[in-house]
Amino acid sequence: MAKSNDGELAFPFPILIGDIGGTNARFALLLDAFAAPKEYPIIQTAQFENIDDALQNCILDKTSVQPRSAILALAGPIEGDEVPLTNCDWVVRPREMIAKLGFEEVLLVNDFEAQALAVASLSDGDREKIGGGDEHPVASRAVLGPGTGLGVAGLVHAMHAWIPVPGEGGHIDMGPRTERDYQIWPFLEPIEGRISAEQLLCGRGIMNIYRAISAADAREATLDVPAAVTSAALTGSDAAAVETVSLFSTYLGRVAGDIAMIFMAKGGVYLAGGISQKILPALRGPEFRAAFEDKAPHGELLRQIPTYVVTHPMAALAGLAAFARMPDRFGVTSEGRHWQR
Ligand SMILES: Nc1ncnc2c1ncn2[C@@H]1O[C@H](COP(=O)(O)OP(=O)(O)OP(=O)(O)O)[C@@H](O)[C@H]1O
Repeated sequence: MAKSNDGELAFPFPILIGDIGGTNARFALLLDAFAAPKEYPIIQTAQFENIDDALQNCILDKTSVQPRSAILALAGPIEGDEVPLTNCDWVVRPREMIAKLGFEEVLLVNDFEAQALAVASLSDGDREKIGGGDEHPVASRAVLGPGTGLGVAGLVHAMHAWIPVPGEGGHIDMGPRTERDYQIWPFLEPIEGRISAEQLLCGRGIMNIYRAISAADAREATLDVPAAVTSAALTGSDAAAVETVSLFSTYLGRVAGDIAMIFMAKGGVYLAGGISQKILPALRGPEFRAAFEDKAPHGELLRQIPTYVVTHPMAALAGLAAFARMPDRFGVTSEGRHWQR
Protein backbone atom coordinates (compact mmCIF):
# COMPACT_ATOMS: atom_id res chain seq x y z
CA MET A 1 0.00 0.00 0.00
CA ALA A 2 1.34 3.42 -0.89
CA LYS A 3 1.60 6.29 1.61
CA SER A 4 -0.16 9.56 0.91
CA ASN A 5 1.42 12.99 1.53
CA ASP A 6 0.22 13.16 5.12
CA GLY A 7 1.63 9.72 5.86
CA GLU A 8 -1.68 7.84 5.83
CA LEU A 9 -2.24 4.56 3.97
CA ALA A 10 -3.68 4.97 0.47
CA PHE A 11 -4.38 2.92 -2.67
CA PRO A 12 -3.68 4.52 -6.06
CA PHE A 13 -6.81 5.30 -8.10
CA PRO A 14 -8.47 4.11 -10.27
CA ILE A 15 -9.33 1.22 -7.94
CA LEU A 16 -11.22 -1.89 -9.01
CA ILE A 17 -13.29 -3.29 -6.16
CA GLY A 18 -14.90 -6.73 -6.29
CA ASP A 19 -17.08 -9.00 -4.16
CA ILE A 20 -16.66 -12.60 -5.29
CA GLY A 21 -19.09 -15.06 -3.76
CA GLY A 22 -19.65 -18.73 -4.53
CA THR A 23 -22.35 -17.97 -7.12
CA ASN A 24 -22.07 -14.29 -8.04
CA ALA A 25 -19.22 -11.82 -8.55
CA ARG A 26 -19.88 -8.08 -8.40
CA PHE A 27 -17.40 -5.41 -9.49
CA ALA A 28 -17.18 -1.62 -9.55
CA LEU A 29 -14.58 0.95 -10.53
CA LEU A 30 -13.64 3.92 -8.34
CA LEU A 31 -12.14 6.62 -10.53
CA ASP A 32 -11.21 8.90 -7.64
CA ALA A 33 -12.02 9.45 -4.00
CA PHE A 34 -15.21 11.37 -4.76
CA ALA A 35 -16.87 9.92 -7.88
CA ALA A 36 -19.72 7.44 -7.38
CA PRO A 37 -18.57 3.84 -8.03
CA LYS A 38 -19.17 2.71 -11.62
CA GLU A 39 -20.90 -0.65 -11.14
CA TYR A 40 -20.74 -3.49 -13.68
CA PRO A 41 -23.42 -6.15 -14.30
CA ILE A 42 -23.25 -9.12 -11.89
CA ILE A 43 -21.15 -12.02 -13.21
CA GLN A 44 -22.13 -15.66 -12.58
CA THR A 45 -18.86 -17.28 -11.48
CA ALA A 46 -19.82 -20.56 -13.22
CA GLN A 47 -19.84 -18.79 -16.61
CA PHE A 48 -16.06 -18.19 -16.61
CA GLU A 49 -13.24 -20.66 -16.11
CA ASN A 50 -11.23 -18.27 -13.98
CA ILE A 51 -11.36 -14.80 -12.48
CA ASP A 52 -8.80 -13.35 -14.92
CA ASP A 53 -11.03 -14.19 -17.92
CA ALA A 54 -14.08 -12.76 -16.13
CA LEU A 55 -12.22 -9.53 -15.32
CA GLN A 56 -10.77 -9.18 -18.83
CA ASN A 57 -14.09 -9.84 -20.61
CA CYS A 58 -16.57 -8.13 -18.33
CA ILE A 59 -14.60 -5.19 -16.93
CA LEU A 60 -11.28 -4.35 -18.61
CA ASP A 61 -12.55 -4.80 -22.19
CA LYS A 62 -15.52 -2.55 -21.36
CA THR A 63 -13.57 0.52 -20.27
CA SER A 64 -10.63 2.61 -21.46
CA VAL A 65 -9.62 3.17 -17.83
CA GLN A 66 -6.76 1.00 -16.54
CA PRO A 67 -7.30 0.33 -12.82
CA ARG A 68 -4.05 0.72 -10.83
CA SER A 69 -5.24 -1.11 -7.71
CA ALA A 70 -7.63 -3.99 -7.04
CA ILE A 71 -9.31 -4.66 -3.70
CA LEU A 72 -11.16 -7.97 -3.89
CA ALA A 73 -13.33 -9.64 -1.26
CA LEU A 74 -13.35 -13.44 -1.55
CA ALA A 75 -15.49 -16.22 -0.09
CA GLY A 76 -12.71 -18.29 1.42
CA PRO A 77 -9.64 -18.11 3.66
CA ILE A 78 -6.78 -16.04 2.21
CA GLU A 79 -3.44 -17.82 2.51
CA GLY A 80 -0.44 -17.82 0.19
CA ASP A 81 -0.11 -16.65 -3.41
CA GLU A 82 -2.84 -18.92 -4.79
CA VAL A 83 -6.24 -18.51 -3.17
CA PRO A 84 -8.95 -21.02 -4.10
CA LEU A 85 -12.53 -19.89 -3.53
CA THR A 86 -14.93 -21.91 -1.40
CA ASN A 87 -18.00 -23.16 -3.34
CA CYS A 88 -16.56 -22.16 -6.74
CA ASP A 89 -13.73 -23.37 -9.05
CA TRP A 90 -11.89 -20.05 -9.34
CA VAL A 91 -8.36 -19.68 -7.95
CA VAL A 92 -7.20 -16.08 -7.40
CA ARG A 93 -3.50 -15.54 -8.25
CA PRO A 94 -2.64 -11.91 -7.42
CA ARG A 95 0.89 -12.14 -8.88
CA GLU A 96 -0.55 -13.23 -12.23
CA MET A 97 -3.20 -10.51 -12.05
CA ILE A 98 -0.46 -7.91 -11.61
CA ALA A 99 1.61 -9.40 -14.48
CA LYS A 100 -1.26 -9.89 -16.94
CA LEU A 101 -4.03 -7.43 -16.09
CA GLY A 102 -1.94 -4.31 -15.46
CA PHE A 103 -2.62 -3.74 -11.74
CA GLU A 104 0.12 -2.18 -9.63
CA GLU A 105 -1.24 -3.69 -6.44
CA VAL A 106 -3.84 -6.17 -5.25
CA LEU A 107 -5.33 -6.53 -1.77
CA LEU A 108 -7.50 -9.54 -0.93
CA VAL A 109 -9.93 -9.53 1.98
CA ASN A 110 -12.54 -11.97 3.24
CA ASP A 111 -16.03 -11.43 1.79
CA PHE A 112 -17.61 -11.06 5.21
CA GLU A 113 -14.93 -8.62 6.23
CA ALA A 114 -16.29 -6.51 3.33
CA GLN A 115 -19.85 -6.97 4.64
CA ALA A 116 -18.61 -5.85 8.05
CA LEU A 117 -17.01 -2.76 6.47
CA ALA A 118 -20.40 -2.01 4.90
CA VAL A 119 -22.37 -2.17 8.15
CA ALA A 120 -20.08 0.48 9.65
CA SER A 121 -22.01 3.10 7.73
CA LEU A 122 -25.26 1.85 6.19
CA SER A 123 -27.96 4.52 6.05
CA ASP A 124 -31.57 3.78 7.01
CA GLY A 125 -32.41 3.58 3.30
CA ASP A 126 -30.04 0.62 2.95
CA ARG A 127 -31.28 -1.45 5.89
CA GLU A 128 -34.63 -2.51 7.37
CA LYS A 129 -34.92 -2.78 11.12
CA ILE A 130 -36.57 -5.88 12.53
CA GLY A 131 -37.14 -5.32 16.23
CA GLY A 132 -34.98 -4.33 19.17
CA GLY A 133 -34.10 -0.99 20.72
CA ASP A 134 -31.88 1.83 19.52
CA GLU A 135 -28.38 1.06 18.29
CA HIS A 136 -25.40 2.21 20.34
CA PRO A 137 -23.41 4.08 17.65
CA VAL A 138 -19.91 2.85 18.57
CA ALA A 139 -20.83 -0.49 20.15
CA SER A 140 -19.79 -3.70 18.39
CA ARG A 141 -21.85 -4.97 15.49
CA ALA A 142 -22.12 -8.37 13.82
CA VAL A 143 -23.12 -9.50 10.37
CA LEU A 144 -24.48 -12.88 9.23
CA GLY A 145 -25.11 -13.68 5.61
CA PRO A 146 -26.90 -16.74 4.32
CA GLY A 147 -25.96 -17.13 0.62
CA THR A 148 -24.09 -19.95 -1.08
CA GLY A 149 -22.60 -20.51 2.37
CA LEU A 150 -23.12 -18.79 5.73
CA GLY A 151 -20.71 -15.93 6.32
CA VAL A 152 -20.25 -14.39 9.78
CA ALA A 153 -18.13 -11.44 10.93
CA GLY A 154 -17.94 -8.96 13.77
CA LEU A 155 -17.19 -5.24 13.65
CA VAL A 156 -15.50 -3.65 16.63
CA HIS A 157 -14.83 0.07 17.20
CA ALA A 158 -11.46 0.79 18.80
CA MET A 159 -8.63 3.34 18.47
CA HIS A 160 -10.92 5.64 16.40
CA ALA A 161 -11.38 2.99 13.73
CA TRP A 162 -13.85 0.27 12.76
CA ILE A 163 -12.12 -3.11 12.90
CA PRO A 164 -13.74 -6.00 11.03
CA VAL A 165 -13.33 -9.40 12.69
CA PRO A 166 -13.69 -12.15 10.08
CA GLY A 167 -13.98 -15.77 11.14
CA GLU A 168 -15.62 -19.10 10.42
CA GLY A 169 -18.67 -18.52 12.62
CA GLY A 170 -20.91 -20.13 10.01
CA HIS A 171 -19.51 -23.49 11.04
CA ILE A 172 -20.60 -23.51 14.69
CA ASP A 173 -22.54 -26.57 15.86
CA MET A 174 -26.35 -26.61 15.78
CA GLY A 175 -28.50 -28.88 17.90
CA PRO A 176 -32.20 -29.70 18.17
CA ARG A 177 -34.19 -27.82 20.79
CA THR A 178 -37.94 -28.18 20.25
CA GLU A 179 -39.96 -31.39 19.88
CA ARG A 180 -40.28 -30.66 16.14
CA ASP A 181 -36.50 -30.18 15.86
CA TYR A 182 -36.03 -33.65 17.37
CA GLN A 183 -38.36 -35.13 14.72
CA ILE A 184 -36.50 -33.43 11.86
CA TRP A 185 -32.89 -33.72 13.05
CA PRO A 186 -32.37 -37.42 12.20
CA PHE A 187 -33.16 -36.61 8.55
CA LEU A 188 -30.79 -33.65 8.16
CA GLU A 189 -27.70 -34.29 6.08
CA PRO A 190 -24.60 -33.89 8.28
CA ILE A 191 -21.00 -33.11 7.32
CA GLU A 192 -18.70 -35.71 8.87
CA GLY A 193 -21.33 -36.49 11.48
CA ARG A 194 -22.13 -32.94 12.46
CA ILE A 195 -24.85 -30.37 11.73
CA SER A 196 -23.23 -26.96 11.53
CA ALA A 197 -25.10 -23.69 11.09
CA GLU A 198 -24.06 -23.66 7.44
CA GLN A 199 -25.76 -27.05 6.91
CA LEU A 200 -29.05 -25.22 7.58
CA LEU A 201 -28.57 -21.52 6.86
CA CYS A 202 -27.67 -21.14 3.18
CA GLY A 203 -29.16 -22.17 -0.17
CA ARG A 204 -28.12 -25.79 0.37
CA GLY A 205 -29.42 -25.55 3.94
CA ILE A 206 -32.90 -24.57 2.74
CA MET A 207 -33.00 -27.80 0.72
CA ASN A 208 -31.61 -29.78 3.67
CA ILE A 209 -34.40 -28.52 5.97
CA TYR A 210 -37.08 -28.95 3.30
CA ARG A 211 -36.05 -32.55 2.54
CA ALA A 212 -35.80 -33.41 6.24
CA ILE A 213 -39.30 -32.04 6.92
CA SER A 214 -40.66 -34.04 3.98
CA ALA A 215 -38.89 -37.21 5.17
CA ALA A 216 -40.01 -36.75 8.79
CA ASP A 217 -43.61 -36.46 7.58
CA ALA A 218 -43.20 -39.28 5.01
CA ARG A 219 -44.10 -36.91 2.15
CA GLU A 220 -42.45 -36.63 -1.24
CA ALA A 221 -40.10 -33.65 -1.58
CA THR A 222 -41.26 -32.19 -4.90
CA LEU A 223 -39.38 -28.87 -4.93
CA ASP A 224 -35.77 -29.02 -6.05
CA VAL A 225 -34.10 -25.59 -5.70
CA PRO A 226 -33.99 -23.06 -2.82
CA ALA A 227 -35.78 -20.35 -4.84
CA ALA A 228 -38.71 -22.75 -5.48
CA VAL A 229 -38.98 -23.48 -1.74
CA THR A 230 -38.90 -19.84 -0.65
CA SER A 231 -41.35 -18.68 -3.31
CA ALA A 232 -43.77 -21.53 -2.47
CA ALA A 233 -43.38 -20.53 1.19
CA LEU A 234 -44.04 -16.85 0.58
CA THR A 235 -47.19 -17.59 -1.47
CA GLY A 236 -48.26 -20.29 1.01
CA SER A 237 -48.71 -22.87 -1.76
CA ASP A 238 -46.74 -25.74 -0.13
CA ALA A 239 -46.97 -26.66 3.57
CA ALA A 240 -43.47 -28.18 3.80
CA ALA A 241 -42.00 -25.07 2.13
CA VAL A 242 -43.86 -22.80 4.56
CA GLU A 243 -42.47 -24.78 7.50
CA THR A 244 -38.99 -24.75 5.94
CA VAL A 245 -38.88 -20.96 5.82
CA SER A 246 -40.39 -20.73 9.30
CA LEU A 247 -37.70 -23.06 10.72
CA PHE A 248 -35.00 -21.32 8.66
CA SER A 249 -36.06 -18.02 10.28
CA THR A 250 -36.00 -19.63 13.74
CA TYR A 251 -32.56 -21.18 13.23
CA LEU A 252 -31.21 -17.91 11.80
CA GLY A 253 -32.59 -16.10 14.87
CA ARG A 254 -30.90 -18.61 17.21
CA VAL A 255 -27.51 -18.24 15.53
CA ALA A 256 -27.85 -14.45 15.23
CA GLY A 257 -28.60 -14.30 18.98
CA ASP A 258 -25.56 -16.44 19.79
CA ILE A 259 -23.32 -14.24 17.64
CA ALA A 260 -24.84 -11.13 19.27
CA MET A 261 -23.88 -12.48 22.70
CA ILE A 262 -20.37 -13.41 21.59
CA PHE A 263 -19.66 -9.89 20.28
CA MET A 264 -21.95 -8.09 22.79
CA ALA A 265 -23.29 -6.51 19.61
CA LYS A 266 -25.27 -3.61 21.06
CA GLY A 267 -24.60 -1.81 17.78
CA GLY A 268 -26.89 -4.30 16.04
CA VAL A 269 -26.86 -7.60 14.20
CA TYR A 270 -27.12 -7.30 10.42
CA LEU A 271 -28.47 -9.97 8.08
CA ALA A 272 -26.67 -9.74 4.74
CA GLY A 273 -26.32 -12.30 1.92
CA GLY A 274 -28.65 -12.87 -0.99
CA ILE A 275 -31.17 -15.01 0.89
CA SER A 276 -32.02 -12.52 3.69
CA GLN A 277 -33.31 -9.99 1.17
CA LYS A 278 -35.28 -12.65 -0.69
CA ILE A 279 -37.12 -13.87 2.43
CA LEU A 280 -37.52 -10.45 4.04
CA PRO A 281 -41.33 -10.84 4.46
CA ALA A 282 -40.71 -14.06 6.43
CA LEU A 283 -38.02 -12.45 8.59
CA ARG A 284 -40.51 -9.74 9.56
CA GLY A 285 -42.69 -12.55 11.03
CA PRO A 286 -42.40 -13.55 14.70
CA GLU A 287 -40.04 -16.54 14.41
CA PHE A 288 -36.73 -14.81 13.71
CA ARG A 289 -36.94 -12.21 16.44
CA ALA A 290 -38.48 -14.60 19.02
CA ALA A 291 -35.59 -17.03 18.55
CA PHE A 292 -33.07 -14.17 18.67
CA GLU A 293 -34.41 -13.00 22.04
CA ASP A 294 -34.89 -16.48 23.54
CA LYS A 295 -31.52 -16.50 25.31
CA ALA A 296 -32.10 -16.92 29.04
CA PRO A 297 -30.57 -15.60 31.23
CA HIS A 298 -29.80 -12.80 28.73
CA GLY A 299 -33.25 -12.30 27.22
CA GLU A 300 -33.43 -8.64 28.29
CA LEU A 301 -30.03 -7.90 26.74
CA LEU A 302 -31.11 -9.49 23.45
CA ARG A 303 -34.48 -7.67 23.42
CA GLN A 304 -32.56 -4.37 23.38
CA ILE A 305 -30.26 -5.32 20.50
CA PRO A 306 -31.58 -4.16 17.12
CA THR A 307 -31.53 -6.53 14.15
CA TYR A 308 -31.49 -5.35 10.55
CA VAL A 309 -31.80 -6.85 7.10
CA VAL A 310 -29.30 -5.22 4.76
CA THR A 311 -31.32 -4.05 1.76
CA HIS A 312 -28.44 -2.38 -0.12
CA PRO A 313 -28.13 -4.46 -3.32
CA MET A 314 -24.30 -4.28 -3.34
CA ALA A 315 -23.45 -3.84 0.35
CA ALA A 316 -20.02 -5.49 0.25
CA LEU A 317 -18.99 -3.22 -2.63
CA ALA A 318 -20.19 -0.20 -0.66
CA GLY A 319 -18.03 -1.37 2.25
CA LEU A 320 -14.99 -1.85 0.02
CA ALA A 321 -15.55 1.59 -1.57
CA ALA A 322 -15.64 3.24 1.87
CA PHE A 323 -12.43 1.43 2.82
CA ALA A 324 -10.67 2.20 -0.50
CA ARG A 325 -11.41 5.90 -0.12
CA MET A 326 -10.48 6.18 3.55
CA PRO A 327 -8.40 3.17 4.62
CA ASP A 328 -7.41 4.82 7.89
CA ARG A 329 -11.03 4.89 9.09
CA PHE A 330 -10.82 1.10 9.28
CA GLY A 331 -8.49 -1.32 11.01
CA VAL A 332 -7.88 -3.65 8.07
CA THR A 333 -4.54 -5.42 8.04
CA SER A 334 -2.73 -5.91 4.74
CA GLU A 335 -0.22 -8.41 6.10
CA GLY A 336 0.09 -11.55 3.96
CA ARG A 337 -2.62 -10.51 1.53
CA HIS A 338 -1.23 -7.52 -0.29
CA TRP A 339 0.78 -7.87 -3.48
CA GLN A 340 2.64 -5.12 -5.34
CA ARG A 341 4.34 -4.96 -8.73
N1 LIG B 1 -35.22 -16.79 -4.11
C1 LIG B 1 -34.32 -17.49 -3.42
N2 LIG B 1 -34.63 -18.01 -2.22
C2 LIG B 1 -33.72 -18.72 -1.51
N3 LIG B 1 -32.48 -18.97 -1.93
C3 LIG B 1 -32.11 -18.47 -3.11
C4 LIG B 1 -33.00 -17.71 -3.92
N4 LIG B 1 -32.36 -17.36 -5.05
C5 LIG B 1 -31.10 -17.86 -4.94
N5 LIG B 1 -30.96 -18.55 -3.79
C6 LIG B 1 -29.77 -19.24 -3.29
O1 LIG B 1 -28.89 -18.25 -2.77
C7 LIG B 1 -27.54 -18.68 -2.92
C8 LIG B 1 -26.72 -17.55 -3.54
O2 LIG B 1 -26.64 -16.53 -2.59
P1 LIG B 1 -25.99 -15.12 -2.90
O3 LIG B 1 -26.81 -14.44 -3.92
O4 LIG B 1 -25.77 -14.42 -1.60
O5 LIG B 1 -24.67 -15.56 -3.63
P2 LIG B 1 -23.16 -15.42 -3.31
O6 LIG B 1 -22.85 -13.96 -3.07
O7 LIG B 1 -22.45 -16.09 -4.40
O8 LIG B 1 -23.04 -16.24 -1.97
P3 LIG B 1 -21.81 -16.42 -1.00
O9 LIG B 1 -21.21 -15.06 -0.82
O10 LIG B 1 -22.41 -16.97 0.27
O11 LIG B 1 -20.91 -17.39 -1.66
C9 LIG B 1 -27.57 -19.94 -3.77
O12 LIG B 1 -27.46 -21.06 -2.89
C10 LIG B 1 -28.97 -19.92 -4.37
O13 LIG B 1 -29.46 -21.23 -4.59
